[in-house]
Amino acid sequence: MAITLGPNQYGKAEVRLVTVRRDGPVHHLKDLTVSTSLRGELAATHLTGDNAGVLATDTQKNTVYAFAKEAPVGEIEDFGLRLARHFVGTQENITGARIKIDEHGWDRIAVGGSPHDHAFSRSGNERRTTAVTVQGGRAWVVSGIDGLTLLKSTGSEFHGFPRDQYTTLAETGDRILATAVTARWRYQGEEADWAESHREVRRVMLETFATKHSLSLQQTLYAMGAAVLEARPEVAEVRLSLPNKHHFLVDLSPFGLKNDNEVFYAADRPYGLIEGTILRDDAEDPGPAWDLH
Ligand SMILES: O=c1[nH]c(=O)c2[nH]c(=O)[nH]c2[nH]1
Repeated sequence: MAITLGPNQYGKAEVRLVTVRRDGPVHHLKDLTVSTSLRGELAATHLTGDNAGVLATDTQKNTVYAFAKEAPVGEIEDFGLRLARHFVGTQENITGARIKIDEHGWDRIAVGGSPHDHAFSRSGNERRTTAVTVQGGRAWVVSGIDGLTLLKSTGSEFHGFPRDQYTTLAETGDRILATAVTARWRYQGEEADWAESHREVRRVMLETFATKHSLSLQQTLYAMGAAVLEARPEVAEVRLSLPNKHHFLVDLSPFGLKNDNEVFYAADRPYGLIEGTILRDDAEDPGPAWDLH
């Protein structure tokens, strides 16, 4: 029996970085969680403990902070590309780098109806994300959204499913449909207007969720992804993970009351989990964009 080292990567996970841009009385915040991950000729450290080719994860963390000072962070995709190219370009044995960044939003506090210069409130649970991979002279960018919670109070049905001896679920022609979107979309090239693209992908997904009459969350998932691919030529592929946040009608009959689709119990678990990929048939090969995520 021979034992060998398989795929491996290492880096600093979840570096918390907050920057304040102070080019006047109006301050601009960026709140990021950055994870670095390097790949390459790393057999020596695993097999013998020789660390000559191991750029310390502490150094990787410091690089994130230094880069945030040396030039404006800008869009998370650009910041990720800069870091990934730096690690691959400066370390002889490092052949691949993946930088994952989550951006946490802050809204300006409204004071007397006007946005304040330097006071903010966290804008909920939604995060903008990116994972940038640089390898073999190329870069792949996968951006996304986490924690975008959506609900529609009608325009959703679920019926026609098989009934066996274990089925109790009632068919419904009018139910609440709610989910928390995890979306990832892969860009075709290495350049795009990242901010505009993110804004538009988000808008298209939200509008489709709102307006598409749903016969299943699966149908809604496909429609959301397909609408993104139709609207955004820079996007090659969309992956969606949609928990079905069930809202069950409460039985009010013990109290002599009729429930006309108005009173619900929002269950938190278990939940259905509907996941899928929506692709262009002419999209280029994803390379390492999706592997070892
Ligand atoms: O949209 C749905 N898809 C399902 O697969 C499913 N299964 C279930 O119990 N409820 C639902 N709803």
